[in-house]
Amino acid sequence: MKALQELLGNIKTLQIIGNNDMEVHGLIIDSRKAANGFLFFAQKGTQTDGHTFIPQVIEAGVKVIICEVLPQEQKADVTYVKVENVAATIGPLAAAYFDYPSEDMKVVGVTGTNGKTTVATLLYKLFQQLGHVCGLISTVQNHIGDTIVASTHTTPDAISIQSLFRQMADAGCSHVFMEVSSHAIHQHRIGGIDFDGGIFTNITHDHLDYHATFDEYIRVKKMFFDGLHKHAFAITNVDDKRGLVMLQNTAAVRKTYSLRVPADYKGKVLENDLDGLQMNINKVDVHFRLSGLFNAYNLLAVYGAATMLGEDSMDVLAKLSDMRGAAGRFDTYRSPNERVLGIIDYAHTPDALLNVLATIKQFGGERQIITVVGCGGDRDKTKRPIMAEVACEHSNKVILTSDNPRSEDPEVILNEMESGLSFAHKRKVIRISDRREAIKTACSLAQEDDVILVAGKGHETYQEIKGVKHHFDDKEVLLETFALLEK
Ligand SMILES: CC(=O)N[C@H]1[C@@H](OP(=O)(O)OP(=O)(O)OC[C@H]2O[C@@H](n3ccc(=O)[nH]c3=O)[C@H](O)[C@@H]2O)O[C@H](CO)[C@@H](O)[C@@H]1O[C@H](C)C(=O)N[C@@H](C)C(=O)N[C@H](CCC(=O)O)C(=O)O
Ligand SMILES: Nc1ncnc2c1ncn2[C@@H]1O[C@H](COP(=O)(O)OP(=O)(O)OP(=O)(O)O)[C@@H](O)[C@H]1O
Ligand SMILES: N[C@H](CCC[C@H](N)C(=O)O)C(=O)O
Ligand SMILES: [Mg+2]
Repeated sequence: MKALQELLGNIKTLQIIGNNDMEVHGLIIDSRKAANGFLFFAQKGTQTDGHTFIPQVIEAGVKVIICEVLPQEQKADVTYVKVENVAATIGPLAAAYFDYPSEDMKVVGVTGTNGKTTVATLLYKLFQQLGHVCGLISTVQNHIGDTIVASTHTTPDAISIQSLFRQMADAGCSHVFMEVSSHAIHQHRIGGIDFDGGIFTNITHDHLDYHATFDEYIRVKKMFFDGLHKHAFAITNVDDKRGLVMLQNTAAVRKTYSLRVPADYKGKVLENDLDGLQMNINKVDVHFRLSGLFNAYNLLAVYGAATMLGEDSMDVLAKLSDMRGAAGRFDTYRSPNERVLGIIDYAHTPDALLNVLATIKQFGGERQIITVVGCGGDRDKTKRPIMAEVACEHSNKVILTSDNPRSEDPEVILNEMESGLSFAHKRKVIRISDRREAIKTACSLAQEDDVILVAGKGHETYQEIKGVKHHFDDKEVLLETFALLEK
């Protein structure tokens, strides 16, 4: 409970109608969660306008409305606060409601197209092992110390973030590692957070359904760094073409990492195979259990952030050396008789798919690669033909299948994936929209020593079809089929 006056203290208001000397019992952005004494943010969204729910929430007992347009009809016992941008007020107001929890912890945000979950999760695990109690906000799950809280988004809405932060601070967390998605930056979900550091992984094709152009996607990502304070650090991957651009206007202390050019955190890959990476980082040789060049970048980002947070570099490398990555990221499984290698990976962008396939190819031998891949429904359609092209270019056989078709017809998604393929590539393709059948077929086709890559769903345990999430787990299906075929 908090006094409304206090909550409005750091908000720029245009007009207040009604009494601002009252207690607020809770904050909501969703009318369906309305309760007595609550404050409702009426925000315009991509599907609907929160303003239309104002009468409903008042009926349910809401006493404060934050809005951009004042309703014509106003109730005497309700306070209406008009602001210029509702979405931008949610974070700061929620931070005040929960007593500014991020100020009591070191908060580091990770942004970029790929690698956010991996970097944030490695940082969380590393700092827990170094003896700190930590929080994690990620696509796979959120953590309050050792307690797991189910995740709904890569970066939740601003009220959920501040509420999670409060629980983390109360549980004694000293550090929080969180993913910062481009949707979250654009929708002000990270407003009101006192960041101590920011990390940029990379930027490649994704989310053009939402951001419309690649330039706009870059601009939005950069806004995160533009917003950092001068007491924070900003670490960037200078091997990415946009790495330096990201930090162009930041007030934060700038640091760089690279595998190619001189940088604050300089890495060199000495060996890269299924057992892991042998690297030299700032002149120290270390072996890691994570494989793939992309993980060499993730490890450098983690190393940089950990040292910027004051940890001893040798302790950091020693602990990182033994660590596994996040669930569903390059998880390898051998069939019972070791005939075939299965890899479950969350690659759902052209670049991620390319990196994973390049990594598998690099492990060499005469291995045939069979890739099972789909593209999400109601998401960026332009990546569909590119992902199919990448899969065909770098695999011997490709099974195109469904990956959360959502409201779309799976066959239409497959048509779009197939649309740009050359005749030679089409000959490598089999279309099986049922993902279970697709994985089974890949397993039946696999010969001794072949590799099956099942891409796109990683840790996900559902297939979302027409608004319903049906249980589906790539790992479960892969292991079941392996067991059946090699009984
Ligand atoms: C496209 C997008 O980002 N949508 C997010 C956005 O919803 P929206 O703008 O469409 O909202 P809307 O449905 O138009 O509703 C407008 C307002 O009315 C409210 N409302 C709506 C209906 C109702 O009955 N009552 C009510 O009060 C809503 O709570 C909202 O405040 O704001 C909502 C509240 O924060 C989010 O839950 C929702 O995430 C949807 C479910 C989603 O799928 N988002 C994905 C694309 C996303 O955010 N992904 C990124 C990761 C991307 C990456 O891989 O990098 C993420 O951070 O998870
Ligand atoms: N640094 C990297 N560069 C390129 N690809 C990567 C990198 N790290 C991981 N990947 C690939 O991208 C996939 C997703 O990785 P991860 O979950 O860490 O990314 P993310 O940014 O959190 O994704 P999301 O946007 O869905 O939250 C991995 O399964 C792997 O295929
Ligand atoms: N965070 C990503 C997840 C994509 C995962 C893939 N399985 C899909 O459903 O498209 C997004 O919202 O685009
Ligand atoms: Mg993620």
